[in-house]
Amino acid sequence: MDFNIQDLPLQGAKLISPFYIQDERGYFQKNYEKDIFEQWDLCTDIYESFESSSKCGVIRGLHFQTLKPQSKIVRVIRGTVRDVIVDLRKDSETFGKYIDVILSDKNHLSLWVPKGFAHGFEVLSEEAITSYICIGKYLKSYDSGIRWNDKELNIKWETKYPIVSDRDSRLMSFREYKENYNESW
Ligand SMILES: Cc1cn([C@H]2C[C@H](O)[C@@H](COP(=O)(O)OP(=O)(O)O[C@H]3O[C@@H](C)C(=O)[C@@H](O)[C@H]3O)O2)c(=O)[nH]c1=O
Repeated sequence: MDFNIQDLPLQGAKLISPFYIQDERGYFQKNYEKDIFEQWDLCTDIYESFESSSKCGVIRGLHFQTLKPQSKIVRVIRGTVRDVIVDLRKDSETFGKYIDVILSDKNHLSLWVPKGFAHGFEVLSEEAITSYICIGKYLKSYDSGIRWNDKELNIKWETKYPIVSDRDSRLMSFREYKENYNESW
């Protein structure tokens, strides 16, 4: 079974093209195979999996966990999102840089979001269902993030007037992150 896994410009992040075939019945897609992920040095100690549905114009994020950070495999079951990850590793050459990737039910791609990254997305279709496989346990009191519209990060969102949760609109700035957090990822 063929997976295609490629490195992205931020070290550790990967774009995954899963095994996908269509026939007269519909499609078959395999998103995860332990051996293949391990061959790529992707830790496969999966702890939880969940999904969310979002309306057009929703922005979620940019989230990360301060203690015992999670790695995540993110994909879109329905619709289209622009997915964004930001490098929060202070010792990284690309600290503070971001990349964006279109994930959709047409391209079937998954994004490997390593520990040490903040993650978020904007919804470009009428609805989007986003699916996550998480390596590491969700710890509610350490669930944190950086504001989607942080001036310094300067992420180019397509959505002009996004729908954002109260929590997300009160997240810290990148500057506050730099001043207050010394995570070793
Ligand atoms: C993320 C998460 C949330 N929850 C709870 C907390 C809250 O009551 C409810 C909804 O949580 P949120 O509003 O944080 O959901 P949401 O804004 O969709 O959070 C997600 O955003 C994207 C960008 C990610 O990267 C995910 O890892 C996750 O942080 O679900 C869990 O129980 N387990 C989880 O793993």
